[in-house]
Amino acid sequence: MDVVWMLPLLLLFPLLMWTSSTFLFYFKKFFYVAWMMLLALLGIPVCLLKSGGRDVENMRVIRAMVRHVKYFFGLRIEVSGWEHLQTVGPYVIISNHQSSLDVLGMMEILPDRCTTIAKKELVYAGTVGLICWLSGIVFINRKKTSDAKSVMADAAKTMLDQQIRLWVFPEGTRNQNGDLLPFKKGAFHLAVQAQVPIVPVVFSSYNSFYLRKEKQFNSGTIKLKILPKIETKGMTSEDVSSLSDLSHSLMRTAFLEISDSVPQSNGPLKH
Ligand SMILES: CCCCCCCCCCCCCC(=O)SCCNC(=O)CCNC(=O)[C@H](O)C(C)(C)COP(=O)(O)OP(=O)(O)OC[C@H]1O[C@@H](n2cnc3c(N)ncnc32)[C@H](O)[C@@H]1OP(=O)(O)O
Ligand SMILES: CCCCCCCC/C=C\CCCCCCCC(=O)OC[C@@H](O)COP(=O)(O)O
Repeated sequence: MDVVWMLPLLLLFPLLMWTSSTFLFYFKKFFYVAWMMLLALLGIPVCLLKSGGRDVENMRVIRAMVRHVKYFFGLRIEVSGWEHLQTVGPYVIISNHQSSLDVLGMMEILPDRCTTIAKKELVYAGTVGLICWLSGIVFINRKKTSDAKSVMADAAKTMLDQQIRLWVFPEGTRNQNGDLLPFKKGAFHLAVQAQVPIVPVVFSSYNSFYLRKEKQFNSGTIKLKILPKIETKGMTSEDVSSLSDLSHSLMRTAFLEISDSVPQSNGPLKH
């Protein structure tokens, strides 16, 4: 072929490659949401038949339905510290929060009778919102601290009355900056009010396979480290700040230890 014809093709090639990985990023994200919506649609009647309404036991349905989703995206989930979840009765799980993909790791280790605290907007997310409501997910209004606090106080009572475990994301929002955000206090007030232990769970950085800004979504490994429980018996609201600081420091150390050192999406690590 004439060299003159080859040149535009050669120039076009990197553009095509770039477009295809960006295209793949959006395609996978779209597929993830659509598949979860479909799973929820199928799960809703199962939940209704099983328990007739809103019940934490419906979390088993979500857990069973979501387990295979990681295979679509070539994601491996390696769990360590299983023994730390073998605690009888209620406890609060706290974990870092990078993306909606966290649901995959969460369903890998979710203990029985464990539901979660979520932003109230999620209840409007179509079939996903409805199945979340059916599974006893506690919705909070992050824009109204007083409302959020009273919902969390009710949750502390419900935890004890109904022997429920609660999973909270103390960063309060998704974060992929290569480090943990400072923790909000709600999870620690919750554990202290209910006088139940805290089990910290750390997801390794997704930056080696998933970069939101750069539109990269490849296959990869998520390491999930379950840390030893932290007792709160005898603690009062005075102890909440030090409890939060201790949890943050333990989780940050674990996060840096299990995460590959890779280029960060939003600048360098903040120390
Ligand atoms: C098949 C289908 C599949 C479906 C998938 C299903 C899975 C779904 C998974 C879904 C995953 C979805 C995941 C998600 O959606 S993540 C987003 C939603 N989750 C959270 O935000 C949880 C973490 N946030 C908190 O805990 C916050 O603290 C809250 C929201 C409670 C308030 O935040 P806010 O920013 O408004 O206030 P502040 O934290 O600055 O606190 C202000 C002051 O109040 C004090 N205070 C705080 N709390 C309490 C309390 N309880 N009792 C007494 N006092 C309390 C606190 O010490 C502070 O005082 P001081 O210390 O400065 O004096
Ligand atoms: C009426 C249709 C609306 C469509 C909305 C689509 C909702 C997503 C649906 C399926 C995705 C799979 C389930 C994911 C559930 C996890 C949700 C999540 O991770 O919420 C983010 C929240 O933690 C923090 O929010 P911000 O980072 O503060 O923002």
